Amino acid sequence: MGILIALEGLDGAGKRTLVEKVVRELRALGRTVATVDFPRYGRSIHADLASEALKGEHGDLAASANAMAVLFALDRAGAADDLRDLVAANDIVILDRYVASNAAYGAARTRQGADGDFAAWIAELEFERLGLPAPDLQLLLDVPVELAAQRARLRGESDATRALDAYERDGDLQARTGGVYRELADNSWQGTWWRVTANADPAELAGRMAELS
Ligand SMILES: Nc1ncnc2c1ncn2[C@@H]1O[C@H](COP(=O)(O)OP(=O)(O)OP(=O)(O)O)[C@@H](O)[C@H]1O
Ligand SMILES: Cc1cn([C@H]2C[C@H](O)[C@@H](COP(=O)(O)O)O2)c(=O)[nH]c1=O
Repeated sequence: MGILIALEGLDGAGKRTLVEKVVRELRALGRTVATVDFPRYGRSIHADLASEALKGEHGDLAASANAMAVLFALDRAGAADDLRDLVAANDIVILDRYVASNAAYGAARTRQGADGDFAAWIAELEFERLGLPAPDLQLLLDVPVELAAQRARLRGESDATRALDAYERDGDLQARTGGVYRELADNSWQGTWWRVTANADPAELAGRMAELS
């Protein structure tokens, strides 16, 4: 039985890049590793609807923080059995975004903190009602909001498929989301969190993860 690790952070923080490096290091240490990215674009109607809404489609869908959160939650619910199978078959399963993304962005959108109703509603919806497996560890890739925004912008300029969406264009939302993420980590929301900085050493991080498996 393996462990489930969720990597969290702002748009453009460098989560995907860090996951790739850490996975290489973990495999070099002899660990079996699987990864899943949320939202599951192209594989989940809920993820695709959420993405389209953030690009301006589907009327006023994106105006509702709760409606957007339900779409992201239903995307994950569709992967719950796969997640359990992956954890059974691997030493470590790393998720690029998980339930805390919904708590952080939704709380920030509704101008609440990590201890507010929105984050509590997400925990109840996703872990209790939809039965998603709880992560053994959540990592916050805690980079300055300006750096994350710059990386997201440069990526959008060089890759037309990654043009900035409504959340990425909203600098105030990104700043508030960063604040909620730090509160979630400080409050150990739904379990243990580690904070990882922008210049974290992937080999050192992989070594610490391997010790847990
Ligand atoms: N450590 C780094 N140094 C320099 N550039 C980086 C670093 N990490 C990521 N980047 C660059 O920043 C951009 C965003 O990185 P990445 O796609 O990994 O972020 P992300 O957190 O997964 O983003 P999102 O959540 O928006 O999908 C990419 O163009 C990537 O090449
Ligand atoms: C999984 C998930 C994502 N979000 C937010 C975070 C981003 O701003 C967008 C799209 O995600 P991506 O990683 O940039 O592709 O949606 C969210 O609010 N809730 C979630 O559960």
